[in-house]
Amino acid sequence: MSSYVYKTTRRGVLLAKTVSYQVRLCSGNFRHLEVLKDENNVAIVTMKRAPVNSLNTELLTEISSVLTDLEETKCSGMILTSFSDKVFCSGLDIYEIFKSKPSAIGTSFSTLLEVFIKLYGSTFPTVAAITGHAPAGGCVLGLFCEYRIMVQNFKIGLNEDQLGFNAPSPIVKLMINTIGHRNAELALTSGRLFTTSQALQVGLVDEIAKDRTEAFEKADGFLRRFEMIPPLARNFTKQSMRRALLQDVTINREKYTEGFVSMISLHEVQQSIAAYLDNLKNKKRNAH
Ligand SMILES: CCCC/C=C/CC(=O)SCCNC(=O)CCNC(=O)[C@H](O)C(C)(C)COP(=O)(O)OP(=O)(O)OC[C@H]1O[C@@H](n2cnc3c(N)ncnc32)[C@H](O)[C@@H]1OP(=O)(O)O
Repeated sequence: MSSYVYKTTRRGVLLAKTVSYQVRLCSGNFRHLEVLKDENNVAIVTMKRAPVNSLNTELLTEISSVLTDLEETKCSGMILTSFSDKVFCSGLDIYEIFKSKPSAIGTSFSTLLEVFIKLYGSTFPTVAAITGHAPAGGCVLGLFCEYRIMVQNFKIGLNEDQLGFNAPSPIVKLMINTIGHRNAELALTSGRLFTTSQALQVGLVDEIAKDRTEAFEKADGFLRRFEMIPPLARNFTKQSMRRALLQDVTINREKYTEGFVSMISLHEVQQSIAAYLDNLKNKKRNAH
């Protein structure tokens, strides 16, 4: 097999050109994910929905089922990353929320909340190796993890306001918990996308890496911090810090989904999304 495989070792992370005998594939048959585990039961979950890892219901469902699998197999840590050296994740698949049936919008958003509950509430430590741009839902995926390492010269943030709608309240809370109320308000109201170094300054990411390999070394370093910490204690602390938000999302998932569907279905919002898509296409055309 010629695809790259990242093998974590006690000395760091090696980028190997071939599949190592010490790395095994996680059970499950995924179309948009590659899941590898090393000898220490650390999972590397790579999103590979070309071209930009937009989160459609299928990809979100796969992430959700991997998270269940990792809990059941008592995974000792997880690195979430992308196959791409340009885009970590481009957010929700816009075509699932643009001119779509309310039921399709609802399924997509509800599955995102399912991933919220499982990833944000995971018992094992989680780190995002953000190897490219991470707008909107892409940033959200990173925020669900405990730690974010981002490769330099990309953009990250919650730009929903640019598309004409607002980030739902649990996502706003997550952003406030991460960068503080003032910074979150300024960023959210303007739909701001931060460069990697601005994101570090404001605390949206925890470390910068010069490239993918360094991002993996740093991700491995983060996971190794917990080698000497009893997992039970670590998990109790994590759950106690995350309980309020987790309970809110778990109890009110349906309500948040209905709210999201109503907002996205508004004529004005659909018009804004159409204009945003036009803009995206024009940018692409002008770049060529
Ligand atoms: C906080 C609330 C949580 C829930 C709500 C979330 C809402 C969302 O997540 S809505 C999605 C918001 N996403 C964006 O605003 C990102 C839009 N995309 C980009 O800015 C760029 O595509 C990129 C920076 C991610 C990548 O740029 P690059 O130059 O490499 O590629 P492009 O030529 O722009 O795109 C390639 C291809 O992919 C299509 N595409 C891009 N993003 C999405 C997307 N989110 N959903 C579906 N499709 C997407 C893009 O249209 C291109 O398609 P074509 O090749 O057919 O033109």
